[in-house]
Amino acid sequence: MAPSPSPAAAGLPNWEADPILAVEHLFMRFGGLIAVNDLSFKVGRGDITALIGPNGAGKTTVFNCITGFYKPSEGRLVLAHGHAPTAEELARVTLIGERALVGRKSSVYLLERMPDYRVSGEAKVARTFQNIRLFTGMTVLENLMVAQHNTLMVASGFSLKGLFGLPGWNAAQRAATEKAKYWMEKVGLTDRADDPAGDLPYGAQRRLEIARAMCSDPILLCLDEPAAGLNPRESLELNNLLRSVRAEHGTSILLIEHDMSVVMEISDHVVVLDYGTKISDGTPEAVKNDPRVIAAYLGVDEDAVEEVEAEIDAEIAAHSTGAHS
Ligand SMILES: Nc1ncnc2c1ncn2[C@@H]1O[C@H](COP(=O)(O)OP(=O)(O)OP(=O)(O)O)[C@@H](O)[C@H]1O
Repeated sequence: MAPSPSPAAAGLPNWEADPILAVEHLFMRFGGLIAVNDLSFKVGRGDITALIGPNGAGKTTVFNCITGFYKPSEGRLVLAHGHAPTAEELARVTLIGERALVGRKSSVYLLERMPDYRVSGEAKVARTFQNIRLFTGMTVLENLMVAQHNTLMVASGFSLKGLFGLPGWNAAQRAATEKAKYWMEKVGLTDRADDPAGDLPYGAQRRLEIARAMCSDPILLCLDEPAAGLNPRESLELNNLLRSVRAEHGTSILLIEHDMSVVMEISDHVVVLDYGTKISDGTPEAVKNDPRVIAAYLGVDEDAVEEVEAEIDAEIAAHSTGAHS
C-alpha cells in the first residue's frame, strides 16, 4: 500500500502541517462573562500569525492564557519543540497529568498547566505587553541583562561561583553581554546603551521590549499590539525587525495588532475573534475578503452591518438551494 502523503505534501497550510502551538477548545470565564468561548486555532512553526478582532474580543485574554498569566477555565494549549507530537504522545502527557514530555529531539508542553515563569523559562515562550513594561530607571543595557537573569543565576551557582569569579560564571556573563549587545544593535539602540529606558522615545521603547524578549531565546514570541503608538516610519521598521527575527532566528511570532498595514503586510496567517469566538481563520487575503470579518471588524459602519449580514444570509440561502436542487 502506498504511504499516505505528509500533511505538507497534501497541500495543507503550514499551521496545519507543522503547528508549533495548538489552542484547543479554550474557554476563559470571568464570573458570568465568557471572554474566550471554545476557541481553537493553530500557529505554524516559523510563521507570523496575527490575532485580530474588535476591542474587547478576547485577544489579550488568549495571550494571558498562553503565557501562563491566567489559568484557562477549560481547554488545552499544546506547544511543540521539534516536531508536533503524535496523538499517542499527546494522550500520554495529558493523561499522566504532567506539564511536559521532554525528549532529546522534540518536546511537548501543556501550557495551561504551567505558571508564567515556567512558560517563559522552560517552554521558551516570551511576550511583550500592550502597555510597555520596561524597567524605566535602568539603562537600555541593564534591561537586556536583567532579561537573562535566570541563565546567569544558574551559571553563578546561585551566587557562589559569581562571588569567586569562577571561569564558568565569567564565560556566562560574557555571553550574556554579547547577546545584549547583539540585540541592542539589531533594534538600533547601541548609541543609547547607557540611557535610562524611560528616556527613550515611545517607538524605541517598543523595540527595546522586543529585544528584551528575544534575549530569553524564545521559540515563540507573543507581541501584544507592537505597533500601537508608532508612526508610519516606525511601523515599517517594526515590520522589518519582525521579518528578520523570523528569518534569522527561526522564531515563530504570534501578534495581536489593530494596525491593518502591519497585519496584512507581514502575516502568513490571521485568526479573527469577535466576542471571544473565532469568526475567521486563514491567509490575510482570505480573511480580508471574509464578509463576517468585514461586518464585525474592518470598519463598515453600524448601518452597513445589517446590510452585509443580509447579503451573507442571502448567499448562504442561495448556496444551499443550489446544493439541494
Ligand atoms: N481579569 C479580568 N477580569 C474580568 N474581566 C476581564 C478580565 N480580563 C479581561 N476581561 C474582560 O474580557 C473581555 C475581553 O478582554 P480582552 O482584554 O481580552 O480583549 P481584547 O480583544 O484584548 O481588547 P483590546 O483590543 O481592547 O485590548 C472584556 O470584556 C474584558 O473586560
